[in-house]
Amino acid sequence: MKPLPFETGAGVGHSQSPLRIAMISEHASPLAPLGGRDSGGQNVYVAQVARHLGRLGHRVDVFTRRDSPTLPAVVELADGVRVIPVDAGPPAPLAKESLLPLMPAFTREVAAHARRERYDLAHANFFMSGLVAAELKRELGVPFAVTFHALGKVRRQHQGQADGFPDERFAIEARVVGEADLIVAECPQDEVDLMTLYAADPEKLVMIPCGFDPEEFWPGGRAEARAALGLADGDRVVLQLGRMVPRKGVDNVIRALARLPGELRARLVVVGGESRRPDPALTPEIGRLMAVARDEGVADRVTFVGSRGRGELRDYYVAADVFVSTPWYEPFGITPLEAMACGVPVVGANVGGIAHTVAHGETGYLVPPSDPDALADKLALVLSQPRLARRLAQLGLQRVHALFTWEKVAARLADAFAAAAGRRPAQAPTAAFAAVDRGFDDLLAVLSRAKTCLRDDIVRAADLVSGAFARGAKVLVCGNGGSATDAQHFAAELVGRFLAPDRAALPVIALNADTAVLTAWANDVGYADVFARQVRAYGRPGDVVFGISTSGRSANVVAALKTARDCGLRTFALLGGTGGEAGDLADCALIVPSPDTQRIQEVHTLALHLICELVEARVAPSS
Ligand SMILES: O=C(CO)[C@@H](O)[C@H](O)[C@H](O)[C@H](O)COP(=O)(O)O
Ligand SMILES: [Zn+2]
Repeated sequence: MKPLPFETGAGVGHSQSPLRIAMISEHASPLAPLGGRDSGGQNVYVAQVARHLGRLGHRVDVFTRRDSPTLPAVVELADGVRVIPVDAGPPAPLAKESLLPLMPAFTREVAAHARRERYDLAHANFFMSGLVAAELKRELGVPFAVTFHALGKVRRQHQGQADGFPDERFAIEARVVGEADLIVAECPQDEVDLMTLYAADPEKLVMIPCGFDPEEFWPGGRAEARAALGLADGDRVVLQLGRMVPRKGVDNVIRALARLPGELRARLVVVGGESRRPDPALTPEIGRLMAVARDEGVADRVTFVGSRGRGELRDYYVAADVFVSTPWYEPFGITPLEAMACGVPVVGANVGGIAHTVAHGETGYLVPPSDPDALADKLALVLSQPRLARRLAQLGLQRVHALFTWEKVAARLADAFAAAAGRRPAQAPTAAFAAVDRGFDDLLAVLSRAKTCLRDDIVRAADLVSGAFARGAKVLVCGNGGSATDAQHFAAELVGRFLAPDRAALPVIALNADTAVLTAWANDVGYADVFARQVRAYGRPGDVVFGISTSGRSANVVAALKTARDCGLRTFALLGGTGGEAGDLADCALIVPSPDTQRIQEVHTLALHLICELVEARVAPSS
């Protein structure tokens, strides 16, 4: 059967033929729960890159050490993506520092698969997997790419004697750097370290960052999240989330908390550890941090949460006023991206990947690691200025969507892998096709997020509007540019006909449609009050003022909502991004989870149509 056009959307498409990829990640399994000593960003990276390569039409087998006897021989992770647990050592959790002697057994099993599957390329994650891939290349000629995630020489500089890896690691890394066909650096610092400490060939280096998943992390729902987590609405909440090991510098965050001025008392929420309930016996770092909190006199304001599943993390992010991460060093650091994706400003250490992902003074602040005074200064700045915090959050959201989605990361990796595997893109897509595809893909992603988070709000908005009509009241709607046409569109649907052929005319007035009033007031007085003036003229108690703005920051829309409030009218706003000032003013705010004006407008049209449909059904129930 001929596929319908929309069935061909995802896939390798015109740019590449599918690759068969052996992804090797000896200790970091995409199936592991996160937050434990050895499970963090690398697990997320492997899972997301594998899934997104699968979505692009490539076939991926992820090889990871079997750490439980109950795992089946093969686990289907997604379409075209399998996890294959490898028998090497006891089928139980082991510290990653003890895995090197198990690599010959690991290599034998991967090689047996590789003989059958004829992979085009291996993608090694971490130095021990690099060793496995280098052996595969020697034995079977499979080219390989490597993402180190962390470098032994950098770790040794920072951790000294606490570094439990053998010195052998340095020689293995050097061999892997020399024999790899492609070396993926995760941030500019990683690239420099690879060149200066390991003499990596710049021709083989490519800088591709880590990412976040917009279907997993988006802003909004702070009040609900706080209620679910038992955090008070008015509390100042600082969030720390990640693996619980000394190098993450959580003690520094506790010390900074103690240095905040009295009027900015805040609660520090610490998510992470080996168990769901924080247990110093299982996570010694928690015990150490509890003692630091006691010594600093802030034990009552530090909440240790324990580890949480991926699906639970968004609540913690959106509930926070500020996210903080001040490790001693950080090969990449995915959590700051996730925080920004949830519309939360970040204060991070000026090291490694964080120095690249957080734009200082724009999406948050960078501070030296292990400097609680510097951290307290910036936390105080963000906590004391809500407007500044909102602006940082908005720019952070834009930045992560522009640069750091897993979809974009995987597409760049796939191109680099194809080249390393000796494949050139079959036919480079023209810029025009690429732009069209991107538009559709972006909108589909926003729609899928919006479906979950706007459902309730759309029904609430329809209640508000139909309630007004039932009382004999009307709706005054306004917006600028594209949102002005949306306002008129909405009025036309309800004044005129929508789905029901025969129903009463419904009173909706688009305030941006009266050119004479607009131009006179803008010309004589100012543009900021063109809608507020009309709200005063037409608004009667019981009416609804409905503002449409993709940013939530248009002064005239904000003024209309304020005036409505002052006059005792109800308010409703259709917004995007972080919701801006309009989001705080409206009785009911519908915020499209995207920072992109055009995608927000496209979802606004759908929301308006759905509201019309629900309102009309109430006005003229079908018989
Ligand atoms: O349609 C578009 C952009 O797609 C523009 O006309 C856009 O609506 C205008 O720039 C508006 O002035 C933006 O205002 P707002 O959505 O931030 O309230
Ligand atoms: Zn537009």
